[in-house]
Amino acid sequence: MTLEDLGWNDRFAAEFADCLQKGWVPARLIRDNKISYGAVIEGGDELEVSLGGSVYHAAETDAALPSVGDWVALEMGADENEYDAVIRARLERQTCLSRKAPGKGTEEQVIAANVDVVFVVTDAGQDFNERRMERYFEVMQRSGARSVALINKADLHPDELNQKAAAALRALNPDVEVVITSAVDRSGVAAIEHYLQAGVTIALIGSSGVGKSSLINQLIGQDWLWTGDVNAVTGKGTHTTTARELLCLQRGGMLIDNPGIREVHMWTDAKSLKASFADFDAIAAQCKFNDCKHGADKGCAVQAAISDGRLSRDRFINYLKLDYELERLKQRKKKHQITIGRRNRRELKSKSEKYSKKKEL
Ligand SMILES: Nc1nc2c(ncn2[C@@H]2O[C@H](COP(=O)(O)OP(=O)(O)OP(=O)(O)O)[C@@H](O)[C@H]2O)c(=O)[nH]1
Ligand SMILES: [Zn+2]
Repeated sequence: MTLEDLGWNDRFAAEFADCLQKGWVPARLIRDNKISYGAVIEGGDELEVSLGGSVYHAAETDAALPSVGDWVALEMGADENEYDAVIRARLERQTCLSRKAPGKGTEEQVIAANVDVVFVVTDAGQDFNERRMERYFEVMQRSGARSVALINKADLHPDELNQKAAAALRALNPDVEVVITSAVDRSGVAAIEHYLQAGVTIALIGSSGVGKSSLINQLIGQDWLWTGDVNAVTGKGTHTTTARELLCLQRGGMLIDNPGIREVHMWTDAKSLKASFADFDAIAAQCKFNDCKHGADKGCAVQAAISDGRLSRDRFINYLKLDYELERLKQRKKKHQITIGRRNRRELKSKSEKYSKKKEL
């Protein structure tokens, strides 16, 4: 595996010139263990590396600390006791998928660095919501990555409806490419693979249940290509507790799939869920009591609006479901953590199997 296979390019190389003089080695971060990082170097070996003090202290915000997807400069053998190498510098991010932390306007939370193409998955049916897609587009375009929208589950809807949804998204944002896909008949996989060339890093975001996992499973198949098994050689890093977040795919290209990416929809959805009831909030603000339950309460503006037809009863019922929907989003988060944990155990198992095979030889 060459550096180019991992996403290295001329711009990174130019920036790395000084580091090269110091004898440092370029590496891409593939997992964040909190106290250490997993990094891949030329050839595909994985190392467990620690963060150099000067990089840590130079970081003015959390967002400036190395993240999964970042390119870093490693000083090899600097830490004899525990890790193979120490991160001495982080190269400038060419793209950065991030969210603003809730509440604080300026604090940035980095989800993944150096993603080349971000796919947002939706469908022409239940999930389709232009306001929600606007929020996704905002996140994607802020990242600097190429933005592609996938209208998935095409097999479930008439072609007309799929085309109509595609046209609506193109009208919403002409910079976003739109592709109609299906994870079931695999037309979706071909569309994604078109973008997934060697050295290209992708990520999939989108609401719960739109088919992200199905598309990813089609891409990675049963098991993905392990970039290296240094653990079998050095025995180091076997206490790794988090899953690999950057996967190198057998067919070339890489996929970043981590809890942050799995959560993008939760804040996007929560925001758009709330926003879609802005008119309701305006009416409820007229209620006589602040804690009005909008039932039999006296002076309820909502009930008044329902009875004179300004507000539909369906919409009212949907509003009452809002809290439930937001709670459901939270539950999803738990489910994803379990999924990541399961993938991690599978990875460890595969590694130990490889290790024992080597021992036998
Ligand atoms: N008919 C049809 N069903 C699909 C397609 N893609 C996914 N599904 C189904 O939709 C359901 C949800 O798919 P997932 O891949 O789990 O969706 P997800 O986006 O990963 O959902 P979360 O894990 O909750 O974020 C599953 O039952 C899939 O089998 C598709 O293209 N066509
Ligand atoms: Zn009320």
